Amino acid sequence: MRVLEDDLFPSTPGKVKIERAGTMNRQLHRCFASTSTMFLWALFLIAMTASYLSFQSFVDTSSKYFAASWGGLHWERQIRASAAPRRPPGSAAGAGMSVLVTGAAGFVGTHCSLALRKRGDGVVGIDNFNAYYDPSLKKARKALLSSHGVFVVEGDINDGRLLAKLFDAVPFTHVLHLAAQAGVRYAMENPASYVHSNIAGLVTLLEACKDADPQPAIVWASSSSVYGLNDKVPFSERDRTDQPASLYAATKKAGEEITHTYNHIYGLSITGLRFFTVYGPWGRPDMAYFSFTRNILQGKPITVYRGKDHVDLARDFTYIDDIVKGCLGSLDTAGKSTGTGGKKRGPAPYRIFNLGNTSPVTVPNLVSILEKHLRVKAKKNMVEMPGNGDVPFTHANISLARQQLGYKPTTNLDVGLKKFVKWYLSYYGYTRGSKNFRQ
Ligand SMILES: O=C(O)[C@H]1O[C@H](OP(=O)(O)OP(=O)(O)OC[C@H]2O[C@@H](n3ccc(=O)[nH]c3=O)[C@H](O)[C@@H]2O)[C@H](O)[C@@H](O)[C@H]1O
Repeated sequence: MRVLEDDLFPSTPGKVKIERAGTMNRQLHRCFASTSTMFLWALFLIAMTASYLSFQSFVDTSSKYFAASWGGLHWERQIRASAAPRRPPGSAAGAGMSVLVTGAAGFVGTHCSLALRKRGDGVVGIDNFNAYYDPSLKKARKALLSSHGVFVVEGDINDGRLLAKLFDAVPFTHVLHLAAQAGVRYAMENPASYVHSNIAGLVTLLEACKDADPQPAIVWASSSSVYGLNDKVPFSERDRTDQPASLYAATKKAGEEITHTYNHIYGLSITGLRFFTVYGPWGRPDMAYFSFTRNILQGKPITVYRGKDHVDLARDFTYIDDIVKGCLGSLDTAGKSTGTGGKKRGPAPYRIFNLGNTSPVTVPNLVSILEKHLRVKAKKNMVEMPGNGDVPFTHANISLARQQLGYKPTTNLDVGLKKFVKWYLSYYGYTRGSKNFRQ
């Protein structure tokens, strides 16, 4: 720029008038020449950037394609083999189902997949193995499933292409949708994960189900948390559910509304199950009974929340085997979806059931039972319940599930926690008297 200015306004005043016109012409010519050079350079740079970007997107797409853990003939063979029912011909229970279980490497997903497989149904699992809690526990559950012939695809329910591929490979009769972002209090830390899994993921799954031919019947996990601030006990399916206390609860409530629209528009058969604080072997480490056990064994303090005026919090803790019976009962009684290729052919069932235990236990009582089975005294910090989405108590009315599913919980908290503690000690390699934990 300095060179150009110096040339246009030369520093020798006497020459200015005489040489001005010629100099101007020359300078303008040079100026245009350099502008067009700059223009060409700019074009060249734009072309380079464009080709770099398209190369990048090619690399991204192809690396995604090549890195995908699904697809291919071998993969499809595994899917079909896992999905094939193996009930003996002429079995009273019929030909058997082909069930796609989402969240199969999760706590409830693993137990349900095993129970389905054991009675001869075909099961394919899908799980994204996210790191909300220790993924090695999820991998261990996957290994357990694999040893029973259940194949689990590593993938996300937000991946519509993967879901379409699964429905192309297998005419699933049922979907047991358990994949979700769980946990009531974590919603304040990571709200987006609840929207991603419980809203966006649910819609992607429903889209795949509605497009599938045949359309499967869907049984999915809602939550007792939808009762929110409702204080009429026991909670009945007819009670109001429009006062959620946490974002988790709000996304589960939204799921009930979203599934209703898919039932209404596309004729998908829907059953929503409101689980009440499910616990047991292979459970979720983020839940109180599990983290209390870990801390008690490690000699660390536990924080026990208390309600207003020092009232103890209570939960209708429900043992996993009872929940599994409720899930299988729901699959067995689910009416068929009526649509094909995204078109409704007639009304389909829309059901919601409470799956609880009907006998709430206070959190301090839960701790006493754990102390008894662990034979270790807990170091308790009693603190007032923070305003983080918790509700003071839950209590299920299960008449509807009893009537329509034959649901009848049989395991009380004492027996259930005894089984959990036995599993915990063996899974984490703890021998009484020793301080060697794997955790
Ligand atoms: O039924 C459900 O729909 C939900 O059940 C479960 O939620 P919750 O009933 O809240 O279970 P959980 O966290 O074990 O806390 C149990 C009790 O311990 C208290 N609690 C908890 C932690 C702590 O450090 N201290 C404490 O006192 C706490 O205040 C509470 O009173 C599932 O996690 C959830 O995903 C969903 O499925």
